[in-house]
Amino acid sequence: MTGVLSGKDLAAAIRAEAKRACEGALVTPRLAVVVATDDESSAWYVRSIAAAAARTGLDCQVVDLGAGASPEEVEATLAGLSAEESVHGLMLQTPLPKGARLEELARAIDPVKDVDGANPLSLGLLAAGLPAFAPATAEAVMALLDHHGVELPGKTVTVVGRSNVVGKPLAHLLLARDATVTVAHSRTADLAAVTRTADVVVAAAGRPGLITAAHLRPGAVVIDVGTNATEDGGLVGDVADVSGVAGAVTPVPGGVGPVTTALLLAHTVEASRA
Ligand SMILES: Nc1nc(=O)c2c([nH]1)NC[C@@H]1CN(c3ccc(C(=O)N[C@@H](CCC(=O)O)C(=O)O)cc3)C=[N+]21
Repeated sequence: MTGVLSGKDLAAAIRAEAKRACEGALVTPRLAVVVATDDESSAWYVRSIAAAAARTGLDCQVVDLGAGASPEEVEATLAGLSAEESVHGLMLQTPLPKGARLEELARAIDPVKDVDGANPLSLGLLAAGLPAFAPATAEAVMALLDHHGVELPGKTVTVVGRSNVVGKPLAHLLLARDATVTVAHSRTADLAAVTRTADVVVAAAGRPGLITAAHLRPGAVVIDVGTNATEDGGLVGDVADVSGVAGAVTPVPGGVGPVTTALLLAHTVEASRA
């Protein structure tokens, strides 16, 4: 029997707590989202952040520079918003214009406002076990594991994917919780051999159907971070059908995604109180 690790109730609980905090706040928390792409899934995410912010009681300011924006323009916009007293949280959407790198541009995000953990300083602080915002997606994985009672100390966890926004920060968060962590990636020689040793597999490679039943030890917990758009406008994860072999798996949609959005708001509330 393979269980389903839904993120919906958890996301609702996180938003409810953020809402209570907003109601008691002297200043309304404000999140600024900078967009420099015409990517459809990014646009969907921005709309869903704005809608969730409105329902929760935060201000959301979307600054759309268009897909043609230069890296210099994006950087100057981030620097300006970082200096803006009314802005508590600041994130830069990906994908970015050609030639631009998130880790480079996000250096212009003040670390105290870096609610999606994109500034490399935030990643360094996180790695050192010092207070910093983790990328909302990486933290959503931890929150889902905790919410569903998955034990981590001494467990083997394989993270598939080594991005600066998911794989790397997540490896540090898991290490801080005493898991034994392996990070696999596109150049890993025998992926199935590495994932089969794991009690928990986190799929964060951005490749639909990459993880199959053959990649899993029976009973393994599987967290699917993939949000891959299909041609017919649907959404699929990085995990194929693993029912019958996995102990439990997060659904897509309805798993990591809604928790990610909720945590971004929670981080902004936290930043507004600092
Ligand atoms: N700097 C940055 N950080 C990000 O975290 C980031 C980004 N840029 N650019 C775009 C992608 C995309 N992304 C999603 C988040 C939630 C859902 C989500 O909640 N999806 C719903 C369903 C959506 C549907 O049904 O179409 C779900 O999984 O239940 C999807 C996609 C974050 N991203």
